[in-house]
Parts: sequence; structure tokens; C-alpha cells
Amino acid sequence: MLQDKKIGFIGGGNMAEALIKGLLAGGVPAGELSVAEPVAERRTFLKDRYGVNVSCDNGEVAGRSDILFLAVKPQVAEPVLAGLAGAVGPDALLISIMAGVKTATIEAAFATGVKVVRVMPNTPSLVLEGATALCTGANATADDLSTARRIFELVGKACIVDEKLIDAVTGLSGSGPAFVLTFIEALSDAGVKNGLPRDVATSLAAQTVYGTARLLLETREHPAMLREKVTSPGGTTIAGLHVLEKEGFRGTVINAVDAATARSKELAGGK
Ligand SMILES: NC(=O)C1=CN([C@@H]2O[C@H](COP(=O)(O)OP(=O)(O)OC[C@H]3O[C@@H](n4cnc5c(N)ncnc54)[C@H](O)[C@@H]3O)[C@@H](O)[C@H]2O)C=CC1
Ligand SMILES: O=C(O)[C@@H]1CCC=N1
Repeated sequence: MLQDKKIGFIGGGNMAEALIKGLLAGGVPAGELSVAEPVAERRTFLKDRYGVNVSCDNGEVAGRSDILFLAVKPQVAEPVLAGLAGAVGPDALLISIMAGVKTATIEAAFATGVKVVRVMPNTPSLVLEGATALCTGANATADDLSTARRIFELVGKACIVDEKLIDAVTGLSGSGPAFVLTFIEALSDAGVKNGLPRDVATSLAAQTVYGTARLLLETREHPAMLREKVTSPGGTTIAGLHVLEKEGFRGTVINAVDAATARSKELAGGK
């Protein structure tokens, strides 16, 4: 039961906040949640907004947590892990959301067989519509993986993958919200160019992406089949699709996800 667990966060940034919101919505009492965060204003914000315990001491939060989220940037993983080495309890479960950082790297920072689940969530978790993939390290059990999965199912959809695929997940759904937002912004710009007021254009663009995603998820049809239903012979849609194909839209999207995936692999080296 998650309700019985003390849950800590090392790093109280955007993703930690999204998860805190989900855990609270899922019935975990605020008093069971603790966040270690060096920025004082951020600590005050998290305490005031969510009622969670806050501290500037990573070791203190680690020491009292049954489940400890590693939610700092990968660039500071090395010193943060070194600082936690003696503080984490022997039965604690570490859940890392750090992009690029391998479970083996985290395990190597601890003397004993620490249990690690590595996860790649995304920012829509903040509105409980996240897309998350999880994998285990060498010591985490099936129960640990299912505990972690339950947490991420509180903030959206979650699936299990092999660790070797986590970089691809990072490129697709971890970074994906930024790509989708760029597309929404471009749709809105196009609406404005054609005379729509900005607020109307942005709202139509966002609802179109949201509605289309729901249509796809709920019908489970292939995207090409659903696209066919929009595309009238000699109509408007095929005229627009022709331009997307001519300008290399698909290739550009594939290249963007490729680049993000490659960057996730680079981050494993601490760069
Ligand atoms: N933002 C996103 O869309 C996603 C981020 N991630 C991963 O989640 C992790 C956190 O990302 P965000 O929340 O976006 O970053 P963020 O910058 O919003 O949060 C990181 C927090 O860690 C704190 N921090 C810095 N040094 C620290 C230290 N030594 N000890 C404790 N806390 C420290 C910072 O003050 C900040 O509040 C990263 O590893 C990132 O790769 C994963 C999936 C999606
Ligand atoms: O940009 C990043 O590195 C993080 C990881 C996935 C989304 N944001």
C-alpha cells in the first residue's frame, strides 16, 4: 500500500511537483511526502501549495524515505548520488526519473545492493495525463516495479520496457510534449496568419490535438485509417497533407526524436 510508505524527493522541480500532485490525488497523505530542495522559494512554494514536508538536506529526506525519487538534473547526478550513499536505508526503493542516467550508474554509487527503478515520465503528469515507461535495475524486484508503476498510473498511463529502450522513450514521450507544443503553436500561428484571433486559434489548435489523440486512443484504429476519414477527394486536407509531405514533415519529426534519443544516450556519460 502506497499509503503506508514514506515517500521522498531529491529535487523539488517541475517533475517532482507533477508527481506530488498525482500522489496527493491518489490519496497519499501530504504528511507522508518529503522534498529535499536547495532553493528556499521553491521549498516555501511546495510546502504552502501542497502541504508536504520540505528540507534543504538531501540526507535527511533520504534517511526517512521508503521510496526515494531522484528528481534532479542528470548533470548533478554524480555529486547528488555520492551525497546519498550513506543515507539511504537498506530496504529503500530508489526511483530515478533522471534522463540518461543508467540504473548501473546509480547502483554503483551505493555500497550495498540498492534497489533501483528507472523511469521516464513526462510533464502532462501535472494534469494526470502523463505517459511513462519504467524498467528495473539489477536488484529491484517485480514488487518494486509494480509499486513504481502504481505511482505513475496515478498521474497517467505507464508501461514497462527494457532499459535499453529508455533512451528512445525519452526522445519520444519524455521530450515529446515540447515537440507537440511547438506543433500547436505553429497551428495557432497559421490560424492567426489567416485572420483568427490568437486566443481562438490557440484554443482550436490545442483542442484539435487533444481530440485527435483521444480519438486515436479510444478507437485504437491505425492513424492512417483515421486520417483517411478526414481527407476528402479533391478537398482541403489533401492539399495541406501534400505540403507536409513535400516539406519533409515526417522526416523532420523522426529526426527530432532521433536527436533527443541520441542526447539521452550522451547524458549517460554525464555530459
Ligand atoms: N521536465 C521534463 O519534461 C522531464 C524531466 N525529466 C527528468 O526529471 C529530472 C528533473 O527535471 P525537472 O523537474 O524538469 O527539472 P527542474 O530543474 O525543474 O528540477 C530540478 C530540481 O532539483 C533541484 N536541485 C538542484 N541541485 C540539487 C541538489 N544538489 N540536491 C537536491 N535538489 C537539487 C533544483 O533546485 C530544482 O528545483 C531531470 O533529471 C530530467 O531529466 C524526466 C522526464 C520529463
Ligand atoms: O529535456 C530534457 O532533458 C528532459 C528529459 C525529457 C524531457 N525533458
